[in-house]
Amino acid sequence: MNRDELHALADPAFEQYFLVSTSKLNLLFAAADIRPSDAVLEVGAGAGTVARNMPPCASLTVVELDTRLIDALRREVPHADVLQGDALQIAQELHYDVLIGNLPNVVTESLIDLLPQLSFRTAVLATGQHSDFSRLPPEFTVSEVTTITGDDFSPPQPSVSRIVRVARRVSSE
Ligand SMILES: C[S@@+](CC[C@H](N)C(=O)[O-])C[C@H]1O[C@@H](n2cnc3c(N)ncnc32)[C@H](O)[C@@H]1O
Repeated sequence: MNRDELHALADPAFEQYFLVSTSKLNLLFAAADIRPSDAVLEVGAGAGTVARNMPPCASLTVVELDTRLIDALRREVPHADVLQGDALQIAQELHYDVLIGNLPNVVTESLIDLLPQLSFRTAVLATGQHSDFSRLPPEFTVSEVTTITGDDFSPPQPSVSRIVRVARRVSSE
């Protein structure tokens, strides 16, 4: 789908801004450090602009709440397992190595609270400007990757988001 088609598909009520910037996608994927043996879960997959560019991995599962986008996701990312439902519920039910998410800010805040209970090595999340990751326990390292805004998305996102990497510290035992 091109920028115009993505724009036409987006529903502002769901905060649907689809990430299309190649340079920002590359930064996101570099931070995610996806290995060929990894199971990857993307939550809030939208129209599949992130998932269809995902580096090689053992399995890819994408979750999207909006039923209107499910056919587009199946078309755009035919090798992925496409699930319709709430990311906060499904992220607790699956096992994966890498978690990627660009959800509405209010949902991301709930996801951050859930992170200690989830099974992942690395998570890369788009968040609001003021998300506070200091509430995570010390087993996690948190680093800022880049910011995304405006024409990084179709339609252009009016606000600025941060892409943040959260990794579980590797035990020295
Ligand atoms: C900002 S868009 C990002 C789409 C895509 N990840 C990208 O970056 O292009 C956020 C997406 O999250 C979806 N969404 C909102 N709440 C959700 C939830 N609770 N569970 C799963 N998806 C949700 C929206 O429908 C929307 O498609």
